[in-house]
Amino acid sequence: MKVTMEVGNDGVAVIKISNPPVNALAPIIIRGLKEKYMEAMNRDDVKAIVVTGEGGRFSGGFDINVFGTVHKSGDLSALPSVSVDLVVNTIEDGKKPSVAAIEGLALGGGLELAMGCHARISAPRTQLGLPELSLGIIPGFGGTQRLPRLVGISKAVEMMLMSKPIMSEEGKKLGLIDAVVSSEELLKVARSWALDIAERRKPWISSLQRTDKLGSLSEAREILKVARQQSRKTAPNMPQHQVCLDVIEEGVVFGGYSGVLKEEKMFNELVLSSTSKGLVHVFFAQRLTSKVPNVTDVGLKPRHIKKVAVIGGGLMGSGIATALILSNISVVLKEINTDYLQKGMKTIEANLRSLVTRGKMTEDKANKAFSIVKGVLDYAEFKDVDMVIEAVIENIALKQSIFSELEKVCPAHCILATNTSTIDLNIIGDKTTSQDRIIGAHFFSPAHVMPLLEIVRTAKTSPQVILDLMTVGKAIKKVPVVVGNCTGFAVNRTFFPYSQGAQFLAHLGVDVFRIDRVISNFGMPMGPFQLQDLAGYGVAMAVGKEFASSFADRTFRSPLVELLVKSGRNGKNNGKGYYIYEKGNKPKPDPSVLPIIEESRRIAKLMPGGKVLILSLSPCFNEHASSAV
Ligand SMILES: C[C@H](O)CC(=O)SCCNC(=O)CCNC(=O)[C@H](O)C(C)(C)COP(=O)(O)OP(=O)(O)OC[C@H]1O[C@@H](n2cnc3c(N)ncnc32)[C@H](O)[C@@H]1OP(=O)(O)O
Repeated sequence: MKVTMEVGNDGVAVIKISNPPVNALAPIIIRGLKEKYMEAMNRDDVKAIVVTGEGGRFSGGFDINVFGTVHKSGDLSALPSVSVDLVVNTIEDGKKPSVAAIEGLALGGGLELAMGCHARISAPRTQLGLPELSLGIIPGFGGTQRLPRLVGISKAVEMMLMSKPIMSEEGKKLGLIDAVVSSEELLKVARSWALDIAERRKPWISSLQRTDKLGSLSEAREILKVARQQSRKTAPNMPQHQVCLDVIEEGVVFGGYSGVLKEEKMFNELVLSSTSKGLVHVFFAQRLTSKVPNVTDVGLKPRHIKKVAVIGGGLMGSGIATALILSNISVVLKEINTDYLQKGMKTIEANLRSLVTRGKMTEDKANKAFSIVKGVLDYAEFKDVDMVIEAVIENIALKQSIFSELEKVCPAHCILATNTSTIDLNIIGDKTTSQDRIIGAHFFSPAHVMPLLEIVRTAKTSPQVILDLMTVGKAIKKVPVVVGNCTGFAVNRTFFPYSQGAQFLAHLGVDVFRIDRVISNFGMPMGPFQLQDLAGYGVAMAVGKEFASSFADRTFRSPLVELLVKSGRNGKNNGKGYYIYEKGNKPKPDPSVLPIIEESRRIAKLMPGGKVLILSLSPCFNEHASSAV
């Protein structure tokens, strides 16, 4: 971890950040930058400065570990003073010009440091972005002020609110980058650019002083108003979104420097928020998932998975097949009859078509993807598959017989995976002798969209098989999380008690729609009853049965779902559940479901003395805020 400086015969000081792997701006790096800058400013042989990063990466931003320290101690003094002291006073207002030579990535504080320079030269395909909102904070080194001044308010708002980076080629078009040059030429061009500024052959521009891209005050306010409305809908529980827009507005109205000061104040408040604590935890937790002891640290190399068979062309099977072919992995989709097979193939086609319609993929790519999936009715194609993913209904006997057939028809190296959401893998593989290659590949619906892939290992699953599935998971752009084997694994083992809690409350007399409202106001995308409508009652019944048999003393056997099914309801599937589903309309609570719930309460006999339980909520639950439903 160090910052170095080399002064060339041309009078350019090259200051280099070195903190592998992403050159994060740790406090020691920030101190190093300040020291080297002061030295460069004071040396007579230095005319101009180039700041760059070691190892082909400019910087991944401020060191996120420091937020962890602040979260633990609640003490903001661990945050170095950067925004005004280093970026404004030392770099931007310094008496010698600075040019950022950017390669690989400049994210968060990294891009903010570069925007404090007087020009930015980039290598091709370099990621540029301010992803701070995804950590529950806002940019804190002046990014909320300089980005709108360089690319315009509209684009800056989009980049910050979506936390989505752009490439340097787009950055050049937008004005964020002054030139894109090859990696080999990067330092040479940056040096001569810096000298050109020092000798006034090129303009000496301080981004914070610019106003030419801000538009009129009324235009700016209109853009911010629309963004506020959208954020209220898309990120209702993320305070950093509204704060970011307020801080941008401060700078537009009162000038960039006022904006920088407000940004610093609000940044310090947000760092301590529970949202930031949660999201910083998510950042590190996600990275930890790719480190599995005795799997990823024992020198194993992932094997190449070229061809995968998916058994079952229902919603899950066709979604999984879609996810695989989108990443160029050939798929054999097996069904039991022509009707089901056609349905499965049609669903895959529709999944692809919807990506094309939404502009996420070209027609050409969709056609190419569809050409590598083959529908089959027997096992002939299984002789050279590298992996099978079984995605049939949750029926133990059926799964057991499929796995014992697979053992006979697949090659010996083939991974035997199941998409079961709940059933113990040892039971599924009980009728085989292939326990070392049996593994859970639990996708979440819609499987080609949802990022989580729960990988379930038993005591006998081989590390190679786990590594291979993790690698496939990453290749198909999922977040693979390896968990242990038990009924429900990690996700449903956590989720089931949550939905049981909701059922329990409903049977104590609490209104189901009130429960959904409170939960969605708390921050979930929807409440547990609406979610049950969405998932379908078949899943709820199958999962309920598994839990009841594995954890009999901890399971509340709610009669409600069976009563709903008997009354002809099947949730969103047939448009009738707890809610009414009509095309083009938001789901509406269905009052005619209430007598069914009453009957269920009578059967369950949970209400003390047969009386409805009155619950009042702690003030942190705002049950009256407008909800998604
Ligand atoms: C004041 C400022 O406005 C505030 C800020 O700057 S906050 C920081 C803003 N920056 C970010 O959010 C970027 C976060 N990082 C990333 O998105 C990705 O790590 C990346 C795109 C830089 C690289 O991705 P990738 O190559 O897949 O590697 P990835 O595994 O994620 O990261 C490599 C290592 O660098 C670490 N790392 C990445 N960015 C880091 C950061 N900003 N601080 C500390 N560590 C960081 C990761 O934790 C990981 O460590 P590990 O090997 O010990 O697990």
